[in-house]
Amino acid sequence: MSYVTEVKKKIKNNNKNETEFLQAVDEVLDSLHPLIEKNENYYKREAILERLTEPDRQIKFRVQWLDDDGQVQVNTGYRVQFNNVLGPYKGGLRLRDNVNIGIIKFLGFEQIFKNALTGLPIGGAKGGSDFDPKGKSDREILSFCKAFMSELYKYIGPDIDVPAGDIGVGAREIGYLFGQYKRLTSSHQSILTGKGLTFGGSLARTEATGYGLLYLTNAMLKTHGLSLENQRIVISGSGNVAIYAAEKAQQLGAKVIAMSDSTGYIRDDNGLDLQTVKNIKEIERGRIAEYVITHPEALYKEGKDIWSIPCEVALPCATQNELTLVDAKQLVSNGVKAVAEGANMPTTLEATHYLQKNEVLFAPGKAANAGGVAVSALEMSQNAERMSWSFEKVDKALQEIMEDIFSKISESAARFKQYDNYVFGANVAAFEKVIEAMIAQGI
Ligand SMILES: NC(=O)C1=CN([C@@H]2O[C@H](COP(=O)(O)OP(=O)(O)OC[C@H]3O[C@@H](n4cnc5c(N)ncnc54)[C@H](O)[C@@H]3O)[C@@H](O)[C@H]2O)C=CC1
Ligand SMILES: O=C(O)CCC(=O)C(=O)O
Repeated sequence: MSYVTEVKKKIKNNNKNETEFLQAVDEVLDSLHPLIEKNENYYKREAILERLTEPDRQIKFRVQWLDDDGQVQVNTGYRVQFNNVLGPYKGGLRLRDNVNIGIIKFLGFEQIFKNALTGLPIGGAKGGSDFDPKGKSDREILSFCKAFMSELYKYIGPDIDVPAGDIGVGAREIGYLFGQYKRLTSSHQSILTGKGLTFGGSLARTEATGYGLLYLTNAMLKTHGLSLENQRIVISGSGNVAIYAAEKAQQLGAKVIAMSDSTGYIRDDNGLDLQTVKNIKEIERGRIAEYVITHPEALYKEGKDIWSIPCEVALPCATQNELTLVDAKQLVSNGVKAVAEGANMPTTLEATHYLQKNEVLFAPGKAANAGGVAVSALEMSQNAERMSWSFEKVDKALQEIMEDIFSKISESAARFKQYDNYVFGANVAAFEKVIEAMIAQGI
């Protein structure tokens, strides 16, 4: 039995029912096979794969808060500090009813590789809770955030672990979490990123993941003699990543023809009005269906078949496993040229393989959506030097980082003659960096 197969078996056995974590590990280990094979005895003796797939620690805690009716509510909180060989643990917090340890572990595992690709000194972590912010009042969100931070603050610090946002955690929640940390510790430290601009946040962090996705997609298209100009783009989701991906896509001359939320999608082949989407999602916190009230020329459809809409570029920006093999087949038969992941692991393994086999350019999330965490690291730098950089300076750095990530992943793929296999390229480039640091630091 090969070392990779042996480790996969062990991980499956030790992490039963953690479906998403096992999927993320399979994707990485399967793709690293050609590299590991070359020096199998060495990797095995150093137990490299076991050390990479077992988190440094998993923290699980009770979150007790009061709802508007005076009822005590209890949720489970998590922080998985996966690997800090490159720098302090770094990664977002997710608030959603389906959050469990398997989801947080998959996100933390992906984060190690993503953060390595940014070239910045940050390790991998992720956290969150099964608390669902949907339908909660502002006071209930505050109550939950205070309770969550009252436990989490023991485990974080500017040089230890610096959380940020993810699904369900935006500027409002980061503000409430930060306020509680400050109340508990009396110290104004860089323990979270994505902060408000008045208390240490970075310009362009809000836009960073979406803009970064488009910078990388653009670089990938250019390498293949293609451009975003006049291309039809379909984007799933209408949250932070999706909205700013749409904004940059429009700035680069593309036409965003569809966006969605968890209930359905809107479509307008002449191009969507992004300001209306922003008003609905960022201000009113409403449903995407409301778009057609002011835009009757657009269509609203309930359900998840957004990928049946013909387009040249598909950007899944909502959640994990939202683009399945059926969707991939539809996209290919409609002539899609590129798929770039704004979300974490939105494409199933089968769908990824199908797209790659059919010569669709495919950029994996750990490379394509790294812009958010990269600008978070720049926020940490600004906090450390007690400075605020201009929007232009941060945006320029973001663009350079994303173009550099694309060069790294294509060069790594080419080195193993796996030309244009950006999944392989991303895994190898990140793996080599993390392993070198891990070995250098001993056991
Ligand atoms: N916010 C960030 O900086 C980063 C986020 N990501 C990833 O991007 C994805 C989206 O995150 P955010 O935009 O921050 O979250 P968000 O909470 O701002 O937005 C999530 C959006 O997805 C929609 N959604 C959820 N389930 C859906 C489904 N099954 N079908 C269609 N739409 C659905 C929601 O309605 C919402 O519009 C997640 O996978 C997250 O892990 C990745 C890198 C950085
Ligand atoms: O900005 C950060 O630290 C985390 C972003 C994140 O959670 C992600 O890249 O998935």
